Amino acid sequence: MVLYQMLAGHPHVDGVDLYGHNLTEPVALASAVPQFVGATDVVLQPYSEQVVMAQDDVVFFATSAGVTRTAAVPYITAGFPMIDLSGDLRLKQPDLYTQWYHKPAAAKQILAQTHYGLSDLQSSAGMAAIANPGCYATATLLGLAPLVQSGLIMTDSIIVDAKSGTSGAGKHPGELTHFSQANENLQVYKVNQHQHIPEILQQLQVWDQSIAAIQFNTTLLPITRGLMSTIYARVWPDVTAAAIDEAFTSTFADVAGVRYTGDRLPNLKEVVGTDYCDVGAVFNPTTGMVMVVSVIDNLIKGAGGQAIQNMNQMFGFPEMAGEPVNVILP
Ligand SMILES: NC(=O)C1=CN([C@@H]2O[C@H](COP(=O)(O)OP(=O)(O)OC[C@H]3O[C@@H](n4cnc5c(N)ncnc54)[C@H](OP(=O)(O)O)[C@@H]3O)[C@@H](O)[C@H]2O)C=CC1
Ligand SMILES: CC(=O)N[C@@H](CCC(=O)OP(=O)(O)O)C(=O)O
Repeated sequence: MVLYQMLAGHPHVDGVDLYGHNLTEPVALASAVPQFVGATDVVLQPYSEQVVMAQDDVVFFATSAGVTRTAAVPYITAGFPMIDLSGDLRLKQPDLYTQWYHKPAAAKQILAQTHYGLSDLQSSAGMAAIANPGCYATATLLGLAPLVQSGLIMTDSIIVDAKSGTSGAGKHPGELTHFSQANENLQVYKVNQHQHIPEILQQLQVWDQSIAAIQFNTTLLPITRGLMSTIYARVWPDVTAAAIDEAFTSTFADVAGVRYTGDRLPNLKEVVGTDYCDVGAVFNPTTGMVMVVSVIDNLIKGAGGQAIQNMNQMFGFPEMAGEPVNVILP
C-alpha cells in the first residue's frame, strides 16, 4: 500500500500496475484495500510474469518470505529490472537463509546476481536485480557504518538494541501484535534468532572482515510506524568525541537520505512519514563507549522508500525523486 502510494505520486513514473497472486480476474483496488476508496479507476490484476515483462519497466515484489526465491528467477534470468522487498535474496549463502528463515533458499547463482541495495551507501546504478534491505538492518547498518568504516570501535563489542512498531510485522495479526497484547506494552521477541542478524553481519563483513558476531535484540513498540536502533560499542583507547563526530559527518556529507544530528539524538517523530534515516552519536569518556541512535520509518526507509531510492539509482532519476520528505505532524 505504502509503496504503491509513493509510486503513484512519483514524478518519473507514468503508470503503476498492481498484481495479486490469488486473482483470476481484475478487481477494484478499493475492494481489497478500503483506504483506497477514492481510487475508483485503479484495479488489481491477476499476476503473470509475461504480462509484467510486456507492460512494465520494473517489478517490485512486496511478498512474504519464500515467494521470490522462485518468482524472481525469470526476471533475473532475463535481466529485467527487479526489486525484492522480502528477505529471500539478501543473504549470499543459501544455507544461512534456510537456517534463519526456516525455508528453502534461492539458488546460489541467483543470489550471486542480486545487489544488496543499501541505497544510501551502495548505489544500485547499473544493477538489474536488487535485494532491498530489511528494516532493522537498514537502521542498524546506517548507524554502524561510520564507526566500522573508520575503524573507531572494537569490533567484538557491538551491541544493538532495536525497537519497531507493529506495522513491521505485516498484515497478519499474531500473538504479539494483537491489540490487547501490544497496546501499552513492550515485548522483546526473536531473542538471538532474528533473521536480520546474518544480513547485518554479512554487510558489516564487507566493511571489516574481522567482525565475527554482534549482539542484537528486538523489541515490539506499541506504535504503528517507526523503528529505532540503539547501538553501543567500545571505542579504541585514543578515540575522541571529535573523531567520532568527524566519521559521521564525512560518511553522510553527500548522502541524500541520511541526516546526521550530531550529539542531539533523534526521535521517531522526526522521520515517520519520510524516507530519511536520522542518526545521532554520543561518546561517553567515562565508560569508553559510543552510543548511536538511528531512526527510520520502517515502511518507508525500511521498505518501500528505500526500494524507490534503488529504482531512482537504477534508472538515473534524482536520488530522492518521489520520496516523502515531510513528517506526519502530531
Ligand atoms: N512491513 C515492514 O516494515 C517491512 C517488510 N519487509 C518485507 O517486505 C515484504 C512485504 O511486507 P509487508 O507488506 O509488511 O508483508 P505482508 O505480510 O503484509 O504482505 C505480504 C504480501 O505477500 C503476498 N503473498 C503471500 N504469499 C504469496 C505468494 N505465494 N505469491 C505472491 N504473493 C504472495 C500477500 O498477498 P495475499 O494477502 O493476497 O495473500 C501479501 O500481499 C515481506 O517479505 C516483509 O517481510 C521488509 C522490510 C520492512
Ligand atoms: C515488528 C516486526 O515483526 N518486524 C519484522 C520486521 C522484519 C521483516 O519485515 O521481515 P524481512 O525483512 O525479513 O522480510 C520482524 O521483526 O521480523
